[in-house]
Amino acid sequence: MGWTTKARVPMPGVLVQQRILGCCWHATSALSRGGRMVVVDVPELTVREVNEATARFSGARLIGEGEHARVYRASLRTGKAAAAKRLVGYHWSWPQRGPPARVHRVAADLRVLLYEFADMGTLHDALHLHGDRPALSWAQRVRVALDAARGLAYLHGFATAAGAVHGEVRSSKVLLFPGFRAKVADGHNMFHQPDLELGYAQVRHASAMAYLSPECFSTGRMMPKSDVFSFGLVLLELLTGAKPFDDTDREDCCYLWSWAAPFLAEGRVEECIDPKLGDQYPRAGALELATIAVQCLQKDPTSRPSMDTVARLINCDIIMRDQHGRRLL
Ligand SMILES: Nc1ncnc2c1ncn2[C@@H]1O[C@H](COP(=O)(O)OP(=O)(O)OP(=O)(O)O)[C@@H](O)[C@H]1O
Repeated sequence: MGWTTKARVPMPGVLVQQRILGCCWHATSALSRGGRMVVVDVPELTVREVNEATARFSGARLIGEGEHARVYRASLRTGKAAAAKRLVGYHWSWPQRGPPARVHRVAADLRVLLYEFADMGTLHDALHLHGDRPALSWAQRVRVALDAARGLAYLHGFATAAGAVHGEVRSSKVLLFPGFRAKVADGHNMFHQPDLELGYAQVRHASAMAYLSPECFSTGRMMPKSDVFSFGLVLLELLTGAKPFDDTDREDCCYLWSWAAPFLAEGRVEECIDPKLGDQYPRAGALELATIAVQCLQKDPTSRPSMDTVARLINCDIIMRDQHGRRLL
């Protein structure tokens, strides 16, 4: 069984699911209403082929696990790798209206999203799982920040047509590809319907809660500016190398924003920069990026810039130059 669906031609910065097997996903068609999206047919893939590509979702193919899904490496017949995200025990908490509500009405055992395979994993792992991989350089951090900002700006660009909001912006949703190109994946709340309470109820673990904006806590509502707040935390993560919420020392749970705010307010960026960068970063560029993060993290959503503005602010000459004045990207 496979649904004939369409996929957007991937634009740098956004990763969208190509197909759900076993349930019908309406995001693609709804998002295409904006008229700014190119829609293409993707090759039909049957459940049998997906089973074959993942060795029947064998443990050996498991590459990651989230709250709602297990992710497997799939080898397609074309020779390409894909990430097959199998939804497990997932209860769609969409309200019974609007396009996503249709998902409720389709019963199926196998619900799989196929994604382009992110060869270099997630930004979260690149920043926080050390192992023997080298720390991200300043240039790589800037590349990732710009791509992710552009991806979200692109998504928000549909706000007037279909009302797109990601709703789960965090470093584990930023996937990395060769050359440290980044794409923002997932986005369970692709439809922004201003009066609906979305997202907050879906986010249960503390590390994900740390990315939520104040208005999400107070109203449970998601809006594009809530994504901007979450993105501000991703920027802080890139700058400091620290997690938005770290309870390693449970006595003294640390919220990154509360810790970094006093330094950033006084322009003391060097006191909170990721020590793994050593002195291999431009102070002026880091300060500029920190200033953008602070703007994103404003308590009042109306004081935050739009994602489009954030992307343009990042792409400025100060940030695009290294400590020797050489162009980074
Ligand atoms: N397209 C992909 N390519 C390669 N690896 C992926 C891809 N998508 C997800 N993964 C891996 O699978 C893991 C789990 O992904 P998932 O999106 O389910 O989790 P999460 O963001 O950690 O959790 P949750 O959304 O449940 O809070 C990721 O941390 C990543 O390591």
